[in-house]
Amino acid sequence: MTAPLLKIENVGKRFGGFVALDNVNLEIAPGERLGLIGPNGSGKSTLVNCMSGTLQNETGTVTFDGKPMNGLAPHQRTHLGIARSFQLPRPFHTLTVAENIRVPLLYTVRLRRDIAHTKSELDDRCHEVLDLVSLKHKANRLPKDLTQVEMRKLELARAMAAEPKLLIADEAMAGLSESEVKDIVALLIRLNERGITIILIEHIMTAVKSFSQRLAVLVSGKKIADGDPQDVLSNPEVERAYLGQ
Ligand SMILES: Nc1ncnc2c1ncn2[C@@H]1O[C@H](COP(=O)(O)OP(=O)(O)OP(=O)(O)O)[C@@H](O)[C@H]1O
Repeated sequence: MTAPLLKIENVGKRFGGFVALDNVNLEIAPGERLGLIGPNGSGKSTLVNCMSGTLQNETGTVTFDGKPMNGLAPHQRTHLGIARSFQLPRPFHTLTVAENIRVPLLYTVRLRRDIAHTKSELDDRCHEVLDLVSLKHKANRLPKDLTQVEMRKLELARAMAAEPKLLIADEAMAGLSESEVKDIVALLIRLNERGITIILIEHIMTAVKSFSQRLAVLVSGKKIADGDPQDVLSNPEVERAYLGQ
């Protein structure tokens, strides 16, 4: 069996006396598309924060690509291949769309001490990322000139500029129309086809269903189901806890 790209073992996290994550175990294989769902406040963001290093888990271990992540800061994990897009896009508002991608690209290149990248190679890579997310025509515009769906694409492009092995997409579709949701799902599937493993945290069930090859469900900080999406969604415990809310 292929070694997992990400392995979460017995991860626990409390905020004061409140247990946000209770002994969570989760594995994701290289190249997989995992949907992570659960009611509001069930611990999804806390779990991905423990993966990306925004939070440190108090118990258990996070292993990525065979390396222990405990104690590593977010930028160290980004360097090793974990990228994250945020629910609320955080572009540099005074930089153009292309420059917004060039910044994380430069950062990645510098971290990897990849001196082989010339300016024109960086420009090429920037255009490649813009092309991938269909934002080439907006390269020289400011973020304020983007529509909501284009802003989400820019957020994903900025995460992609770090050349990740694992992309964690945290509610990349909230507030979008049905056709825009389809557009973002198609984009995520294209990224996955390029070999990127993706974890999608999402409340929009049509998106979750069309994206996920596997579904994991968190309720009150505990994983209550993990497996084939259809099986998981018809699991009575999941229906009760999640869909019936
Ligand atoms: N920094 C914090 N301090 C205190 N409590 C927190 C903190 N972060 C999260 N929590 C609490 O931990 C629980 C899990 O929150 P989390 O954001 O992980 O849930 P979620 O499943 O991502 O929810 P949503 O779907 O609404 O984004 C919630 O009850 C939340 O209020």
